[in-house]
Amino acid sequence: MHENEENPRVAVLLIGLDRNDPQFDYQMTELANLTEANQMEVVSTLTQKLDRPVAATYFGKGKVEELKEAVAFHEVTMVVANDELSPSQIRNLEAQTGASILDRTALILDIFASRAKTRLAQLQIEMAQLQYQLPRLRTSMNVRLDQQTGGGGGSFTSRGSGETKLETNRRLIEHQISMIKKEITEIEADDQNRRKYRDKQAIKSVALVGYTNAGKSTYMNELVKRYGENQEKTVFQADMLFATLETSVRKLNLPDNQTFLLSDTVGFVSKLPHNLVAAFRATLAEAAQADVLLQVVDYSDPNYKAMMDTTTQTLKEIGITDLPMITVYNKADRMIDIKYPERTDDTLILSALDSSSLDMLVDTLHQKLFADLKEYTLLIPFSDGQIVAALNDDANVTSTEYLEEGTQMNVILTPVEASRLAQYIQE
Ligand SMILES: Nc1nc2c(ncn2[C@@H]2O[C@H](COP(=O)(O)OP(=O)(O)OP(=O)(O)O)[C@@H](O)[C@H]2O)c(=O)[nH]1
Ligand SMILES: [Mg+2]
Repeated sequence: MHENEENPRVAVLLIGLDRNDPQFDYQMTELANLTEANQMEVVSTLTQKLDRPVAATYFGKGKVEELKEAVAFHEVTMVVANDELSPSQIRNLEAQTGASILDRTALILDIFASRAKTRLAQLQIEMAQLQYQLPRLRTSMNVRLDQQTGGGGGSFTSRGSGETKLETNRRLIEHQISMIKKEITEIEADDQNRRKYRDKQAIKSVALVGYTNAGKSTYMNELVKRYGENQEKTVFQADMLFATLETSVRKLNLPDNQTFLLSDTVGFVSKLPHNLVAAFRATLAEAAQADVLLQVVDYSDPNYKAMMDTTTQTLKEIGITDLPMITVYNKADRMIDIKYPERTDDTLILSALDSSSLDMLVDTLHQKLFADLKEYTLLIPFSDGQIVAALNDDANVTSTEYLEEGTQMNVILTPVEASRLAQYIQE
């Protein structure tokens, strides 16, 4: 990306606390990448080894002094911290250094805000931003808010009027949050109806998950181009962090007429802000409902292991733990001495740019979703009549018998379906 004359990159200083976390270096690299993704340029980095942040100022006293000097020396107006800071830490650091302080959470929120394209994504991010601002009204964030809401500038005539303004701003934000929540609920209800309809059709679904920039959308597009119901319906893919913020679902028809849905969604990053995860929970629900997760990993990145941990961690946070997973070690074409495509069970080494890699991926998905069909005998208690109805609608039922304990059915199921119905299966 080229620098825009009218929109020069803001020079920033990075700060971080090294708490003896083995992932610290990786997190600082990640922070630098995030900063650059937000049109900023890192001019220097300051770190301190400490067990925990100093409550008032994040860094210790001497380090804050050093930071102040660095701010003056590099003539920067903004400092970016690797952690989420408390409102008072931001206030104190701003007062002592003269720079505005942006913490990791606010940085990620800014990037998301600039990338959001759909109404739902915009609302989700706006809500997360407002929730983040609420306790921070006395920091430099306040100035931005005043500009947004047309509130008066800072006057210190009386403490009383300041408190009132704070209270007004707070109520204004709370009101905005509740309006946004309402609109989000309406959009989501609509999405859920669509999902329910799909469930009824019992179409298998696969969700792409993984760290940002791993290649998820690239796989989505390659598969849509090959098998998409509508081959033009590709999604945005780009070499940038958080290219994708909305969930897209596409229906794919394989050559043997088997059909499944593939969903592509927002990528992960370590320490993804909690309120952002919460805001995206519904978007990510698509992944939670999948039969199989397809994790894409940028194998060519030296930090790929940490990125996989981040993915596992984030999935856990949104409540996705037990889904079958296929892992794709991607971008093998960028590596020397790595043979691809390669497969060991559910683990693949591939390149999204290589057509034999795509063949192997499709074979693996096909096996996982549709192979190993088996006939099972299910005994379903009368109290679970809806299961019987659903099986009659969607599944391949070979016989039905009404016993005293419930309905006994012989049904042909995939392993995935069988695991869902495990409680009814007779030995
Ligand atoms: N060399 C190489 N580049 C790849 C491969 N797969 C994807 N890329 C590139 O990696 C970049 C990121 O790809 P995307 O598909 O947008 O990544 P993503 O996982 O969807 O990223 P987010 O939406 O940000 O989470 C793009 O520039 C792709 O062209 C691959 O196998 N080899
Ligand atoms: Mg993407």
